Amino acid sequence: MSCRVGVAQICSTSNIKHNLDLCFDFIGKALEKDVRVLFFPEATDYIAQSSAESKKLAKSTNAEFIIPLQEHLKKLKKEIDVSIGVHLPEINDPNDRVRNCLLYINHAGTIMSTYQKLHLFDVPGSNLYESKTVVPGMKAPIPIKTPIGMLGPSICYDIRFPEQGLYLRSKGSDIITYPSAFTVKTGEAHWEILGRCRAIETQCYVLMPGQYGKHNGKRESYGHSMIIDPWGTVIAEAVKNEDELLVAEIDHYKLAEIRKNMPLLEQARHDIFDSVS
Ligand SMILES: O=C(O)CNC(=O)[C@H](CS)NC(=O)CCC(=O)C(=O)O
Repeated sequence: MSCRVGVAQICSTSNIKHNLDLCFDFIGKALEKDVRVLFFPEATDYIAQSSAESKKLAKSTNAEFIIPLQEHLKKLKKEIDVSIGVHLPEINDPNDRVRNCLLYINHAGTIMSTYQKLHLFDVPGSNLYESKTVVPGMKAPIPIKTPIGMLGPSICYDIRFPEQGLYLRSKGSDIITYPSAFTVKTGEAHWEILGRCRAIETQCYVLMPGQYGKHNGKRESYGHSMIIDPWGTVIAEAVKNEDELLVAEIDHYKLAEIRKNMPLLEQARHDIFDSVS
């Protein structure tokens, strides 16, 4: 059984059809490399110019992006699953906000899990204020069983909250994914360090598919997609600002050895700190 993962670095625009075609290309490329699960960034369906445009586009993602992607996987009849960031409309919201979600779609085109982003990226005093457009999730993430191991879902800004990673590890995750659209400024300062910290403290593989480049006249993302092993080593990395597919093996033997040689979960002082949170 293949335990190979792919991490897609892309640059989504507000053209949903174009973004979908890009996903189909990446799925084809990943199949050539024997990838079992392919990970796409946050907001793969679209990156909008404005809050108003995002609210409008979210109404059509189901029909124009998600269902066609499910159909594509079903028709392919190949052993490849997809983890992908999308927007979904929030039904009956007076402010017409959207949900920022991560879907896990299996090779038969079935949505096996939907995680809704918990921490919203609100930069005080700036035009990056996610909660103007997005409704925060209200449920703890649930790791799911996949052909490559137990997968814990998170999205982008969630990477800054170590408790989410530790929670996912405590619930059995082997792999945590942080699909992202990081800003260039914060990415340069923090992206790699945050990813390596989450990998080291959770002793999980950390998969970081990132949006890169200019999405429109106003938005640009950092890229630098990465795959990090549970020792904290970056084992694959996008070095250029372009479309790229990273590939790596999930080594369950390595995972078990690292956890056996440094049993952090057993040594943690739950007796002291669980009462704090
Ligand atoms: O807007 C969309 O459609 C997709 N969502 C995003 O790009 C989100 C909200 S603006 N970006 C982040 O969370 C960046 C976090 C970040 O850069 C950091 O933590 O430093």
